[in-house]
Amino acid sequence: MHTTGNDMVGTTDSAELAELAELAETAGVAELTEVAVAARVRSWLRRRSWRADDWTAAELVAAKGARTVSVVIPARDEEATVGEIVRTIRASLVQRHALVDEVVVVDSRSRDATAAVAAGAGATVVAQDSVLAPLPGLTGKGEALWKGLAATTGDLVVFVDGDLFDFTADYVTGLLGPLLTDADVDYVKGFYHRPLVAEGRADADGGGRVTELVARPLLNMYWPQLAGFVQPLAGEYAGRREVLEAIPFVAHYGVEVAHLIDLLECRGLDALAQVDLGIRTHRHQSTQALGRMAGQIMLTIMDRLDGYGRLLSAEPPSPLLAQFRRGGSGHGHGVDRELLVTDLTVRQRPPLSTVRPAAARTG
Ligand SMILES: O=c1ccn([C@@H]2O[C@H](COP(=O)(O)OP(=O)(O)O)[C@@H](O)[C@H]2O)c(=O)[nH]1
Ligand SMILES: O=C(O)[C@@H](COP(=O)(O)O)O[C@H]1O[C@H](CO)[C@@H](O)[C@H](O)[C@H]1O
Repeated sequence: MHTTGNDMVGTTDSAELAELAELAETAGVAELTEVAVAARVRSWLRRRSWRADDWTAAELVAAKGARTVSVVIPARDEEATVGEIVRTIRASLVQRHALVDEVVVVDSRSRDATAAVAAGAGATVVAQDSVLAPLPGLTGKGEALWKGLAATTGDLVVFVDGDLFDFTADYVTGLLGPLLTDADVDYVKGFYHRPLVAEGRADADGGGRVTELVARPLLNMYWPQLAGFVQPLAGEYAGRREVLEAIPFVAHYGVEVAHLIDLLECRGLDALAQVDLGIRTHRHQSTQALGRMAGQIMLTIMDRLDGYGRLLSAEPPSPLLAQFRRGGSGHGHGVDRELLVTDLTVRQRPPLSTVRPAAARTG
């Protein structure tokens, strides 16, 4: 039975109920709701958090049975890292353990040798714009993920970014563990320590800048039931195909935050889980690029607030983001900076199941 995201009773354990009962004696409604959410989150953490080493690949092969598994890697200009990721998955989870049935790299309009490197490592490579080609192509990571979902057939789908350093096969076994052993779990997010490595210097927990400055505060404000996710924007996650094909995919960087909100609303908190994958290092983008990512995530969150009837706003937010860059010449606006204006308009793909009936699913 799936509780709705806003069903405060839902699935609760005895500790949570005891805490609520004690508080109900003394607190006002506001405090009760606040503590109920906190108790709900703590209860969820106890029941829906695992570690990657809770399962071995051999155990998961046994649990897998007749089910099939696809790994989708979105990759735009990832020639430096995508090959090692593919080789690691194939060696450990295709050849040594028959856990993964297909590894698909979605070449997301790369300008480098990403496609050749991925194919050379043994991946199936699909060009983002070649999948469901009659549809006009969209730009962004979420588009690559949606096209990867369309181009694969696995009952379970694992998404792994293509820009990871020090990737291990445990990322995949950890994400699959809850899905292969608990029928109530539909979607699993990875979490990890996220160092920020720049100019040879590493800040042990400096990564996940948009997570810490934008996504976490806003999710806590508007969907506090999701507060237990350690890494809500993690790029490594997995889900059941029938669930993934029933939700929209925001075409750009809003895809991860929209998944969490939409799944909370339609499947309930207990259908979601997270797994400790240890540490994650990846190629970092510039602060200005993350500013655009942050804008896309904020617009996505506002779109969901509006869509779920929680934002009464006569004037929708502007999608235009103005940023300032050192350099350029002849600015003509009196400030010694080059003015950059980016249109962050939220575009999204509908649930795949509404575009193509499951029966027509192609490999
Ligand atoms: O239009 C895009 C943008 C990103 N990506 C891929 O999505 C993953 C995460 O994107 P990125 O590294 O840009 O995000 P970050 O990790 O810096 O937040 C990487 O494998 C990118 O190559 C993609 O396939 N298409
Ligand atoms: O978590 C974050 O703040 C951003 C940026 O991370 P860094 O500050 O470069 O470590 O990275 C994530 O966000 C993107 C948007 O959701 C995801 O698509 C990426 O996979 C993820 O790395």
